Amino acid sequence: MSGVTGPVLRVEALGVSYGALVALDDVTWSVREGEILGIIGPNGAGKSSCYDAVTHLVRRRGQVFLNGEEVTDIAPHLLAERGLKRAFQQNAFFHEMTVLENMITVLQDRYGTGLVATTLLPFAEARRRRDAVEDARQRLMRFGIPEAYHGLKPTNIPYGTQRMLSIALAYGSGAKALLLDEPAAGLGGKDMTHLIDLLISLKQERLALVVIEHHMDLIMSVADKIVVLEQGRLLATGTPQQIQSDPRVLEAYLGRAQ
Ligand SMILES: Nc1ncnc2c1ncn2[C@@H]1O[C@H](COP(=O)(O)OP(=O)(O)OP(=O)(O)O)[C@@H](O)[C@H]1O
Repeated sequence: MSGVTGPVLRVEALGVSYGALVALDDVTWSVREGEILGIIGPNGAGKSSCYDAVTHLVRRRGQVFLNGEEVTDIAPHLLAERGLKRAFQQNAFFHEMTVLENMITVLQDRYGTGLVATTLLPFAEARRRRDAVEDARQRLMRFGIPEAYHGLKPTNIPYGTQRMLSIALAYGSGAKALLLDEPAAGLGGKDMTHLIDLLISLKQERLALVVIEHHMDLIMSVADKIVVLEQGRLLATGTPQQIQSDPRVLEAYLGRAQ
């Protein structure tokens, strides 16, 4: 191996239209393993549409490559199986299940189905379930969700921990590339610090992370590179330093936010 690897996720000339409205036009970016790509832009700039395009939830133009292989025509659930995972702006939980059961459910690709519902289990099944429970417990802790919350329903745990849970559930049993949509929304103080620590630890584990974020301090401190969208078009791309001193960006976005 040369040691130089290509991008984990690459999108080329992505475009999305809703009727006559062009929400995204000719947008190209890529992210490597162990890298955090930030996507910023004013409200309505096309950031979420970009994720919808990547994960094939909308009709779109352009191409998507995962680990160098074109996956443009692959269905959304098959993209997830191949390691392209996404967390949404709104928390998405199974509300009738506990935090632990939610986690076990997303590990079913690893341990098989029926883990939560099964009651009378032959020995092998019981062991499979024990392994799944322990795995789920460890994963929750790793994503900053203390054991005291594992038996509660997701809506009964603090909001900051709910955001961590939604990232843990999106990541599931593992991902090559993870798309996060405003993970810092509604967070403050130590929740923000926990989120930064989590993003950095995922990066250190060689995950390719893409993060849409309005919280400038957070994204400028964790991202390796930034893509700026405005009115569906790619306005600028570069390191946080380059972006923060780019007059076009200051004019279009950062200047307005101050
Ligand atoms: N399903 C849809 N049908 C019609 N128009 C849509 C749809 N989804 C988004 N749009 C429009 O497409 C444009 C881009 O929206 P998008 O949600 O991608 O922007 P965004 O940058 O994610 O915004 P925000 O920061 O507010 O989440 C906006 O003008 C929006 O109103």
